[in-house]
Amino acid sequence: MKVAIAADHGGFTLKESVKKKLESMGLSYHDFGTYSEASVDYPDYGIQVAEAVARGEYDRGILICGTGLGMSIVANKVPGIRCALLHDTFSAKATREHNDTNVMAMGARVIGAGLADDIVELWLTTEFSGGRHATRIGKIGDIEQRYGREEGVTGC
Ligand SMILES: O=C(CO)[C@H](O)[C@H](O)[C@H](O)COP(=O)(O)O
Repeated sequence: MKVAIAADHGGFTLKESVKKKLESMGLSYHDFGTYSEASVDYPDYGIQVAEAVARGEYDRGILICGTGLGMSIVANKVPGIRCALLHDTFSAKATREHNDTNVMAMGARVIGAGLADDIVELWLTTEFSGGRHATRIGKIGDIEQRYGREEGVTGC
């Protein structure tokens, strides 16, 4: 599994910690930045990961900012992306089983590194359940089409 990861300045330190978790799981990743705690704008980083996942260059994306809110809003603007804002393990498992989310966001000002590691591991290892949930995801795709998916990212 190939993972794309990015953060703004608020998520930089937690991103570095999550990268160690990915390494411990034997997963390869690409870090789209930011690479320090200097102030940046989260849309500039969230969009890179969301578009790379939508193009199929990465299987999953992980986004971190202060709250996770801004990053999740950005990612969910990209056609083909289903991004979950996650701060608990129950939701991390459920959103893979029910929503087949391909991007997750977390807030470094909300949770600590230990919980973030548990969330990341569960989210990356839980399979989509399919069945009735696939029908519902199809309906999300229908909504995207209605709002001009054809103008979205090439290849998704
Ligand atoms: O997008 C956010 C909130 O929805 C993130 O938490 C950002 O990290 C935050 O807005 C950055 O705030 P700062 O005051 O510029 O550090």
